[in-house]
Amino acid sequence: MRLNTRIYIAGHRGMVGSAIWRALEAKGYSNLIGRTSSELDLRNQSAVSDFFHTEKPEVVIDAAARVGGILANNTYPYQFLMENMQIQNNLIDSSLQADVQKFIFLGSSCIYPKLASQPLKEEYLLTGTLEPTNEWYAIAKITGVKACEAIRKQFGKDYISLMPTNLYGPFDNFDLTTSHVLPAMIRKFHNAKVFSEKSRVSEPVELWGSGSPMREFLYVEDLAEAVVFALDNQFRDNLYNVGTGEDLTIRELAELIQKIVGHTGEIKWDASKPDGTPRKLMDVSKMEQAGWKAKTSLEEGVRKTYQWFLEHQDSFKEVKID
Ligand SMILES: NC(=O)c1ccc[n+]([C@@H]2O[C@H](COP(=O)([O-])OP(=O)(O)OC[C@H]3O[C@@H](n4cnc5c(N)ncnc54)[C@H](OP(=O)(O)O)[C@@H]3O)[C@@H](O)[C@H]2O)c1
Ligand SMILES: C[C@@H]1O[C@H](OP(=O)(O)OP(=O)(O)OC[C@H]2O[C@@H](n3cnc4c(=O)[nH]c(N)nc43)[C@H](O)[C@@H]2O)[C@@H](O)[C@H](O)[C@@H]1O
Repeated sequence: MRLNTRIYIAGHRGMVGSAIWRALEAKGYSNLIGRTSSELDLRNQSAVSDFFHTEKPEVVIDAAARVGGILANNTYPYQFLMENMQIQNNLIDSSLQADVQKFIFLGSSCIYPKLASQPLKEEYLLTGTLEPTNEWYAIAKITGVKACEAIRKQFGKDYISLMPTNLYGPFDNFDLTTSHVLPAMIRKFHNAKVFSEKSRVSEPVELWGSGSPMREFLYVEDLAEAVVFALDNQFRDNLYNVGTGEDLTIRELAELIQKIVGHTGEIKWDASKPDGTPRKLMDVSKMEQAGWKAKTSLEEGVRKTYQWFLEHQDSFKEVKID
């Protein structure tokens, strides 16, 4: 890919989009385009179409979405279904109309059936029913994968879908009601540690569910490298999993983060909150055969993310869904 290719990163201020922006800048890409949601609401079809006519991107990376953890997904099914379909439909169709040659769509491991064999292979898509806490989001993402596949099949363009596992890292959402588990744990253990040190009374941490589900976590800067790799290479197929190929229980994750943060109190489990899918370990062999592999260990990634949290915690805002 030429270093002056006009690359539009939708969602360039989010955790994933900002990591992709930094990775592309570091490689010398000099013609990056970004718009915030207040500058360009991607749910607005005519505004998106006008933007494509004016800016004429040659490549589009779709990292814009309505994103949240298990509780947000379960509480706001309509927004997770409808906003994601609106955003991706406008981006994908405008790209096709504007003759964008390469499009990278980002989905999520929750597109696979809840009880599929593990590890999850790309061909398991649409072979069973989805996990109910996030089926709305998953259905939107599946339509995005299929739209890119249809364009590839019908028009022969290089439109591909990458399915990342659960991600974490700098610029994650640390809001305790809408976030994913890893940033929530960092914030909860840190706050309890600070409170215990001040009050000299051991403060417990309350986590959700049973702690028994298993999850796989990928450091977002590794995902950004995978996206750059996908830009620089032409893939044979339309759908590729992106992960580490390793998982652990939520309880083990809690113990790891508790150790890194330095909290020594009790962990309580709130059984009134959902567990979600029991396991969603990615089979990452297809991406590895293409030539890409994750580099950052979970412990190293959590240490870096905790350091980032310490440096930025004063600027966190509440992330509301309305
Ligand atoms: N986080 C994960 O664990 C995870 C796992 C697998 C896949 N992914 C995928 O990665 C992508 C990015 O996720 P993320 O974690 O980076 O989410 P994020 O931090 O919440 O960022 C989402 C971005 O989308 C933009 N956006 C949302 N609604 C918009 C709208 N109506 N118009 C314009 N822009 C809009 C936001 O723009 P503003 O900031 O300008 O409002 C924001 O930059 C998503 O496709 C997601 O499915 C994430
Ligand atoms: C990557 C995303 O993953 C999401 O699923 P999913 O891994 O269950 O989402 P998470 O919110 O990361 O939760 C993962 C697991 O951690 C448990 N958990 C424990 N304590 C907490 C906590 O304080 N906060 C949170 N958030 N969880 C917690 C939660 O019950 C669940 O079993 C999907 O809903 C999305 O659609 C998307 O696919």
